[in-house]
Amino acid sequence: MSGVELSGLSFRHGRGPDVLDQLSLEARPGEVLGVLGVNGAGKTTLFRLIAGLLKPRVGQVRVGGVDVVANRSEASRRLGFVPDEPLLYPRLSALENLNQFAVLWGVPAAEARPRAEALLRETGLWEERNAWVEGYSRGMRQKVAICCALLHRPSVLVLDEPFNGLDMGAALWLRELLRARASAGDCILLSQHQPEVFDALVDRLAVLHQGRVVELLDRAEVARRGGTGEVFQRVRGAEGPHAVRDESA
Ligand SMILES: Nc1ncnc2c1ncn2[C@@H]1O[C@H](COP(=O)(O)OP(=O)(O)OP(=O)(O)O)[C@@H](O)[C@H]1O
Repeated sequence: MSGVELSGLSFRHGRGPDVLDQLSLEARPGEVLGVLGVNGAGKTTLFRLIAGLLKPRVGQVRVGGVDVVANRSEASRRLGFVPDEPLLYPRLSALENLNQFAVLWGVPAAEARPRAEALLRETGLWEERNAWVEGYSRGMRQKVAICCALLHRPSVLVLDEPFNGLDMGAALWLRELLRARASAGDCILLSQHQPEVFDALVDRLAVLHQGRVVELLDRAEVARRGGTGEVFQRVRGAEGPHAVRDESA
């Protein structure tokens, strides 16, 4: 079983500068890997490349051992992707959205139905399951997007700020679910701006800066540096205008 392997990845939007510059990184089965970086560092771009929504200019993306560019549909079956903004059918209900995703992923209806019901109950959406999602709040749409990503039981989860908009109950549910999935051997790649989420959840932290992974830290190393917030302050310091005081100097 393999997770996510990125090698020599470069990407630019249109004629802009390289957002990712020969980036290499591996997220392993059984771990939650957090990706940290300032706004605009390239996290969403990176996650969209992994999901096959963008194509790298150079380099390779493999999900569950499958090359995403060469075999996108096979890679997609192994991947659950929560984008930065929920991508749903607005004029379908939560239940109908889940049914559509089940068809897309080839989950038989007999299996999809109880899974969808369990997910909608766990996220607190069951009562509203038959209403169009265009009438949902941001947090409710986020819950549906998470349910859609989990429905086909993928071994790799790529989650772009998945906690955004979630109420406390759903946030605690998601946190426990991600830890349990990682313990069961799944590979989880996550971005989120709140340091406490990272401190509670991630096994390793990849720091993205100027298109590359400049630090890859395990929990012990993050703790030694004073937690995720402190690690982030150092990256921000490297940006220049917000420079933080270097106490070791
Ligand atoms: N569609 C686009 N066209 C042109 N440039 C883009 C596009 N999307 C993103 N960019 C640029 O690519 C860079 C990386 O953006 P990206 O959204 O990947 O960053 P991010 O790390 O996810 O930021 P945030 O923390 O704010 O979500 C930024 O400079 C951004 O302006």
